[in-house]
Amino acid sequence: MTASPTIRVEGLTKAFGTRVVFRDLSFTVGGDEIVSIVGPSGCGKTTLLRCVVGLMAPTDGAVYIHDRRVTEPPPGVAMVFQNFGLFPWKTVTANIAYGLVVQGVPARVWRPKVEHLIKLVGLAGFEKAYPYQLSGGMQQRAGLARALAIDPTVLAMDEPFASLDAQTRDLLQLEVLRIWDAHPVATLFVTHSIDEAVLMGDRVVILRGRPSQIFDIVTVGLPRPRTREAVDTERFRIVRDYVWNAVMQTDSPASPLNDAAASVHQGVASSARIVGHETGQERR
Ligand SMILES: Nc1ncnc2c1ncn2[C@@H]1O[C@H](COP(=O)(O)OP(=O)(O)OP(=O)(O)O)[C@@H](O)[C@H]1O
Repeated sequence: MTASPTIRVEGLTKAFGTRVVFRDLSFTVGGDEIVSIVGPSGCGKTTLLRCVVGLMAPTDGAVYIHDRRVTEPPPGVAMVFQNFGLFPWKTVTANIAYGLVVQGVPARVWRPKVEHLIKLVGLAGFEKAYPYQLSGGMQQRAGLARALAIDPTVLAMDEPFASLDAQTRDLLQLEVLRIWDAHPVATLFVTHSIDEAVLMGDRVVILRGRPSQIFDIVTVGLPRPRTREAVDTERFRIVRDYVWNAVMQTDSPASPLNDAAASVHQGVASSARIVGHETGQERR
């Protein structure tokens, strides 16, 4: 029997006043899946994420996490933001421990856990530093460790690498993949970068139009654990080019992209067969 998906988004619509940002979005995220969300600037990616984690109420439709309708942030949901979201007056240790402390977890329990996470994200030696004493990449490592501290079953990442330089971004993508591959959790990953969406994701949800709707959901079909080598594969290029064209074009769904879509969707089946993994089937 297939377990039900951790996140179910059903017919989600959000309007601000008379302006409908997105309409009738439906998709799922499995417990061992990263689903990337891409779309043009202003299409509602952040708004969608906020609705999913219960920080904002949708206008219509519903989100279910572990089969419970989301009306407020549920336990076990952690967010990682573009601007790191750290408390400037707290040390690295105190920032990472924050979620556990507010849950009433005693120091003897949280301390070894936080020490472990600090090592895991590569911040050993910076336990007592304040955010202003850290580089952007180090602040995001702390933000990530803080999210992981609560043992989340859902991770919502909103442009987590957007304010980092290219090199740090590359490095952190791989670090997050390494950590995630060791402990997969249902992850929604919003990004402007199509390469990043494909590198990180098991599937990519493409938003398009005004109001935005789901244009397509592409199965990436690259094996896990995912490494930098993934970007040098033919499959990566096919999916990346398809997603790029889908985001950049403003055609209706009945467009020349349909040929490319056939190749992407067909490619999943054949690449899964060739390399003998079942990503396409299992992770849906
Ligand atoms: N609280 C709000 N009140 C009114 N309008 C809002 C609010 N939040 C977002 N919007 C509007 O909703 C639309 C979508 O915004 P959102 O930030 O979700 O898009 P996005 O796809 O994440 O954008 P970007 O890629 O530029 O980060 C924008 O037009 C934005 O101005």
